[in-house]
Amino acid sequence: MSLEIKNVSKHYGAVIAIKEANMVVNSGEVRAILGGNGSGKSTLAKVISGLVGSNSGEISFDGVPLDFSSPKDAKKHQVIMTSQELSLFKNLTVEENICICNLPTKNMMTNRKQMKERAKDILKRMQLESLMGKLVSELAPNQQYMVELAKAIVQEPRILIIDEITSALYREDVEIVDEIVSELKQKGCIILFISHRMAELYAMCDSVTIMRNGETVGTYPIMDKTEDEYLSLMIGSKIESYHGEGKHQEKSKRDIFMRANHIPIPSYHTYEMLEIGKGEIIGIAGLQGHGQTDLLQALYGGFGKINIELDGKKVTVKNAKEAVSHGFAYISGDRERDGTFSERNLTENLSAVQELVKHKKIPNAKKVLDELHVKYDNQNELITSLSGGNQQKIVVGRWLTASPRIIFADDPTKGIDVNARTDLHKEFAKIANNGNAVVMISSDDDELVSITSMVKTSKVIVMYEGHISAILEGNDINRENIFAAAMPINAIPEEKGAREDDKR
Ligand SMILES: Nc1ncnc2c1ncn2[C@@H]1O[C@H](COP(=O)(O)OP(=O)(O)OP(=O)(O)O)[C@@H](O)[C@H]1O
Repeated sequence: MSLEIKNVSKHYGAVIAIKEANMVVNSGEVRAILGGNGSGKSTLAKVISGLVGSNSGEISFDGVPLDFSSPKDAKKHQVIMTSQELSLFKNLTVEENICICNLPTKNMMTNRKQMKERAKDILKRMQLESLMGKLVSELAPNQQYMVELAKAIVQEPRILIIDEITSALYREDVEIVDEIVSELKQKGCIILFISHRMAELYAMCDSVTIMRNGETVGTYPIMDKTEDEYLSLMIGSKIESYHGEGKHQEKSKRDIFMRANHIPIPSYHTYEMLEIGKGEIIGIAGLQGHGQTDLLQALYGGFGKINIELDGKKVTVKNAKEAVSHGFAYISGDRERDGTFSERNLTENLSAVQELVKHKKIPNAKKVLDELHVKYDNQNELITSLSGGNQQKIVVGRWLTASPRIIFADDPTKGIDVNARTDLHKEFAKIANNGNAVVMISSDDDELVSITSMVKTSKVIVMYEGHISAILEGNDINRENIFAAAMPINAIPEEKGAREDDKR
């Protein structure tokens, strides 16, 4: 059995999203699709799963042409896609959502007992039984993505497309995805896996197809090339990725920029203290939902007034508006809910902070978009017409234009390709090196190791159960130490998954 894609093209008006894409994927094969932001990966996934029609080309499965006129049609053939665009009904329970595509019935009514059993079975396989009975609206974003995946698995896919959901997941969720992918692979399922995280691709995939500007430029056994070789193929010219391990400056004395002694972490009813130095980058690590997001939000006035010391002066930050007036920036970890204005165009999205604070537009939005390497057609298009990674660049970019003094960023490079991610790290380092500071959560420990090595003063704090369990500096900043502090020996977290009130 194999999936064959022959010369498939798709354009949106003048924008060529995919151009004569070709690939063959065999039964039981996990194929990575790797490419820069806007290179056509999601569009290809949508064409295969019947969400959008192609303009030309052929797709066949096991020699039979697949010509879906709708996702329903694709589902009949067990071609299922899970993506960042959630298809869940927030007011229904987890089990209702999981089974909604194929509700078991008895006497023309939903057989709730059977539905619950079916959902429980898959949730157990995914170590998520604690979600039974909850409404999707009660779940943290990472948990919603796991439910989206459960909904796909329960349909017993023959072709499963996983489009970047792992960027919204935490390390332990990704381990579960890895196990599920292995199980499906054993059963002969074809899996197309889209992610910007190279470590995941090497761990889970057999082969990789590289996309560049809508074209499929090559397919390789995944272990055949290094990360830098793949990066060069994606970009079309030789390039080297940056890794920070062993490159950190020794611990040094820092001038205190901001100090907060009583930071509330509501999810755990705890309090923490933090000192931020001038020119410092602070990485925040830890397993999911251990208070990282609370810490950032609290410093930004998200939980009511907070007393801090800023530049030696006592200051009370009462709310986000005041935080902005002190030069603080907050990049939310939930782009869809708190990041983009979906009904607004690129310029408006980019100007949002400047407009709210200084009541003016960005003078040269085109220049900013180009500096951020946003792939777009025109500035007046809706932000939702951009690929996910390009939307994220705008969400981050709007704060960069506001000359922030301290950036509080919650997983800011989520969905951004490897190359653009390094550019953004350099931008953050430049802001810190100008005497400002960056405090940044990342679900990717490698990212924290890299970015903290780019400035003279940095540290990684690791959170566990609402407390800072370790502060790493200098060359103590490495993956092993972060991992050890995130999961102290003999300590077992109360519940897997984010706390209800730690809305990540
Ligand atoms: N609905 C749409 N309307 C107009 N243009 C679109 C639409 N969807 C995608 N595009 C364009 O098609 C191109 C490919 O987008 P696609 O989402 O497939 O990229 P991607 O490789 O998945 O990117 P990312 O890594 O950022 O998710 C982009 O230039 C994008 O702006």
